Amino acid sequence: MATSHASDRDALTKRVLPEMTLAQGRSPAAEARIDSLHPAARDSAAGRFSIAGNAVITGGTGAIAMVVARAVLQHGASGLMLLDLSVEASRDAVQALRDEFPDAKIETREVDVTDEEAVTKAIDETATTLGSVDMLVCLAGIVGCAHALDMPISQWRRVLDVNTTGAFICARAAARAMVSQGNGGRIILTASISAHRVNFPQPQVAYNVSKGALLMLKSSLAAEWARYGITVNSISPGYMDTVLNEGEGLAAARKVWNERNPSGRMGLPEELAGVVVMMLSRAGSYMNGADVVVDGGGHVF
Ligand SMILES: NC(=O)c1ccc[n+]([C@@H]2O[C@H](COP(=O)([O-])OP(=O)(O)OC[C@H]3O[C@@H](n4cnc5c(N)ncnc54)[C@H](O)[C@@H]3O)[C@@H](O)[C@H]2O)c1
Ligand SMILES: OC[C@@H](O)C(O)[C@H](O)CO
Repeated sequence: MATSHASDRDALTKRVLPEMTLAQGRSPAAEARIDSLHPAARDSAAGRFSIAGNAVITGGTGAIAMVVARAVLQHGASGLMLLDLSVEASRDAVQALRDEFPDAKIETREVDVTDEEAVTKAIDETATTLGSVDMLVCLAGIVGCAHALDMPISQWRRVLDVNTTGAFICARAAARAMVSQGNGGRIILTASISAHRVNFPQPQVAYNVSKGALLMLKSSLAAEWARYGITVNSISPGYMDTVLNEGEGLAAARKVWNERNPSGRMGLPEELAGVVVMMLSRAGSYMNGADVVVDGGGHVF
């Protein structure tokens, strides 16, 4: 019976995913790559958190992204492709990164993550300009506060389009490159504490739904792409002290957030960067389909 179930399962898998077999469930090439890129990882503390290869970061000139970019370079990434709607205002900050990491290739492209054609072009250019696409960190996101009874449907659509569909478009484009390279890869989606509980006091139904959906996107892609040696995880930040939380109506809300948080304060982008580094490094090689909440304990009550 067990054999019959196994062959039924294989037949089903082949029908649904013709290019795969369950026997392939792991990617020896990807495992070999992890070890060859991190030869000292099993024996040294520093090697364990070293990062190898090139990373694409969406929302790449945003507040959290710039801190994450620096951390990824500090831990050894050889190249970065920063994608954002506009990169002009961040020209000096990007140049400062180039000055600090002269051996790294750091590129920027103006791309809307909802534009599949533009995203695919940017991923292709990453492969040609930097040499490979090894990691993707999806940080592009927008927020909007509106009561559900009043919110224009256009706002609902745009928030889900950028935060959820945009992340899928970018993850799929990067994964296609990773699969064709045959070396595996790492993908991180940025959900939020808003994916786990309803924000208070600001009404943000579209944002909450868009981030909640990312948790299932992360799990679904982790399940589908593990066989290619690609891991897909997410981070769920709590309230971070960035411009995203300076919008209309949010200044007053900060007081409430801090009063409800056991740590009594908002977080800093630096306090997220270490988790991203871990997920991209040798230390995170068996972490797949996971979500890490970084919110000072805000979710516990
Ligand atoms: N700041 C927080 O408290 C917090 C908490 C939880 C989750 N997050 C998430 O973290 C991510 C980064 O947030 P942040 O605080 O750095 O905000 P931020 O506004 O500084 O960065 C977001 C970046 O995304 C870019 N972006 C927006 N729409 C885009 C699009 N269509 N295409 C490409 N780029 C686009 C913006 O230009 C911006 O640079 C977001 O996804 C956000 O939802 C933030
Ligand atoms: O956890 C909260 C964040 O996702 C976000 O910064 C907030 O909801 C924006 O108001």
